[in-house]
Amino acid sequence: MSLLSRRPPSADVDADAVRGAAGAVRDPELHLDLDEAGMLGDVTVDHDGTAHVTVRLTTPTCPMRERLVADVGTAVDTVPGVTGVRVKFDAMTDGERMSLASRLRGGREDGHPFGPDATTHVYAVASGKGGVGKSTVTANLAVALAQQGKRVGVLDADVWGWSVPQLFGVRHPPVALKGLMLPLQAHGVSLMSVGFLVQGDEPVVWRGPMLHKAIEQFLGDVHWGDLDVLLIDLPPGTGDVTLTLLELIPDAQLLAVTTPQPAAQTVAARVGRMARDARMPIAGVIENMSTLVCSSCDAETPLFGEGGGARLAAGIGTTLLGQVPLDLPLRTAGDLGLPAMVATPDAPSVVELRRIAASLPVVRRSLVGRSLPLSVV
Ligand SMILES: Nc1ncnc2c1ncn2[C@@H]1O[C@H](COP(=O)(O)OP(=O)(O)OP(=O)(O)O)[C@@H](O)[C@H]1O
Repeated sequence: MSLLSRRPPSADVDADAVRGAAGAVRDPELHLDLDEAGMLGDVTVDHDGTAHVTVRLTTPTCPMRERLVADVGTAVDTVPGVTGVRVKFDAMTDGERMSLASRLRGGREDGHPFGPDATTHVYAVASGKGGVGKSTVTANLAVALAQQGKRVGVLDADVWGWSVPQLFGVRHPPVALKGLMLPLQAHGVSLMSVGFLVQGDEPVVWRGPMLHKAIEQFLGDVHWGDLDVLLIDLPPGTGDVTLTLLELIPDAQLLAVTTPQPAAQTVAARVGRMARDARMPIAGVIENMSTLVCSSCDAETPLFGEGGGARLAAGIGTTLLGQVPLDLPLRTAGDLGLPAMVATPDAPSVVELRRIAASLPVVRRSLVGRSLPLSVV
C-alpha cells in the first residue's frame, strides 16, 4: 500500500530519519510507539526517494492495518526528500509476541492494574431497572471525557445484555497476545465487552465463580494501558457482577443512573444502599430521560414524572450530577452505532452529558469502618 507525495525526487534521503519518523508512530491499540513495541521492521529508501517501511504486526489479521498505513505514510512523508511511502506488513514471531505481552503486563502476572495505588479513576455505572439508559450514558460520558483529552476505557460488564459493541459500532474480536487481550478502539476510547468475544447473538450463561473469573480477566488480562478513567457498565440491579467488582476494585465509585419515575428510582435506591453498606464511594446520580424535548418546538414534557433523580440522590446521601433530557438524536445515534457525542454534539441530551463529564467528581473510599491492613507477628 502506498501514499505518494507530489514532491520532486531527491537522492538525499536520510534512511535513519525515515526510521525515526516511522518508529515514532503510535500503535493505537498498544499505546506504544512502533519502535518501542518492536513493530518496526526493515526501512529502505529507493534512489527516487520512495521509502519502504515494514510494520511487524502482532497478528496478521490486525484490525489497525489501514490506520497504520495512513499514520506511517503521513509521518514518513514529512522527511525531507521522500517522494512516496510504501508500507508493507509482516507478522511478529511467537517469541516476540510472548516478550511483548510480558512487557505490556509490566511484570504483573496476575491481579489487575486498578488497585489502591492506581491513578485511574474507576466509575461503576449502575441502575436499578434495565432500559433507563445506563449504557447510553456510559458510552457518551466516555467519548466526552476522551474529547476532553483524557485516556478513557469502557468495560462492558453487562455480561448478559451487552450493548457497548452496538453503541460504538465495533464488532470484531480483539487481538489476543499470549493471554493478553488488546481493547478495541473507537472514538478515542478503549473498549472491552463480552459482545466482542461471542459469536452472533449466542447467550452467555455465566454465573458464580465463572462470572467472577470472567470479570477478573476483563480487568487483569486486558491491556488497558495507563487510563485516566475507566467506566464500567454494570448489569442492572444488585447482582453477582456488582459484588465481584466491589471485591476486585474496592475503590470503584458508583455512578447511579435512574429515570425520574418513582418505580426506577426506588429500585435504583437499592443499588445505592448496597453500595453505601459496602462503603463503596458514591460519585453521584445522573437522572436520564428527565424531560421529553420536542424536536420541532423545543417544548419539554416530563414524560416519566419529575424529581426521581433528586430523591435518589438525597436518599443515598449523594449529589444529583445532572438531568439528561429524552431526545431523538441520542436514541438514533445509539441505533446507528455512532455515539451522539460525535454524531449530534449540539443535541440537548449531549450538551448535558458533556457538562456532567466535565465535572465528574472524584470520591474517595471512607476509612470509617474499613479494616486496616494490620497483621500480628
Ligand atoms: N436520554 C435519552 N433520550 C433518548 N433515548 C434514550 C435516552 N437514553 C437512553 N435512550 C434509549 O433508550 C434505550 C435504552 O437505553 P440503554 O440501552 O442505554 O439502557 P440501559 O439502562 O443500559 O439498558 P440495559 O440495562 O437493559 O442494558 C436505547 O434505545 C437508548 O437509545
